[in-house]
Amino acid sequence: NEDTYPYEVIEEIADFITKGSGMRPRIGIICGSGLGSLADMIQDPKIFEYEKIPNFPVSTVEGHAGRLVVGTLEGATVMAMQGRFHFYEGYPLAKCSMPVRVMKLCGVEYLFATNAAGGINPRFAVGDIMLMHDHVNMLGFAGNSPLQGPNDPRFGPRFPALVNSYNKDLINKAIEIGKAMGIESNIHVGVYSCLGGPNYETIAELKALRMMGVDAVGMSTVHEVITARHCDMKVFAFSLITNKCATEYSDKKDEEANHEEVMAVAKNRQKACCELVSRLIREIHMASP
Ligand SMILES: Nc1nc2ncn(CCNC(CO)CO)c2c(=O)[nH]1
Repeated sequence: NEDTYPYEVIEEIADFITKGSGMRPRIGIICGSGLGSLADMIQDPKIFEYEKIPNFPVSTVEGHAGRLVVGTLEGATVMAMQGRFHFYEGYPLAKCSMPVRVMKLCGVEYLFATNAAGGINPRFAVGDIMLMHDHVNMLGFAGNSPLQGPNDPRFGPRFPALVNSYNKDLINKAIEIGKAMGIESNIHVGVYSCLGGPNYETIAELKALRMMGVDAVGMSTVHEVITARHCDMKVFAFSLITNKCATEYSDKKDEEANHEEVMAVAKNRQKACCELVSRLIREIHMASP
């Protein structure tokens, strides 16, 4: 059915992008809510609106543009998704993460996944950046995986291992960059968990997530990372903390998450996020041009 993406369809889309851009991107970027400016940094961009890419899904969320941008950033050839697909839009996880496979067949070796997330760890402040070093795949606990169904070995193994999914070297480089930027007190390393959404969490759910050692919660990224690791990409991912999640019952309204606040925080922290990403891309490119 139209929600599955066999290898040949992915290959066709990748060929469409490669021919249309004339470039072989090495780094893929997925822009989180309000972080579309990461793609605006790309020089000499070739832009592909999702609607114009054959067999590509379309994004329906405010704050997620809906286009692929291919070009150069700090000397490296990159491919960014301005707008991603979410489970809560009614898309199966394989559909949400199929762009990662398109990136792979376009030549991408590194996936930079970014998202806006709620901070559960009480040490996190709004506007902080949490570098992901692991995740809890809540959707997987209920049997949802982007890899469900027949496995095509041309992408990866039937039963992929996911330990060390988040590249330690890139995390350490990002921490050093944070120090050089003078924002080390706003940079954390932690565990992210993805819920289905579109509703935000209840207090009981936030308490449960905290008990599991989850530091930040969102509605994306995990399935994209699983898909990236399945096809052996190196993964770097971070959450911009756009609100502090309540983990105690109280009638304080200000702890309720809302999308406008998510977008507002992302807007005023996009500069730091862009700086972090471009410096890390420069390091990767300089290390092996
Ligand atoms: N408590 C909480 N705070 C958050 N801030 C951003 N997101 C990520 C979800 N973003 C959605 C709606 O804002 C758009 O994809 C979340 C979340 O899922 N939970």
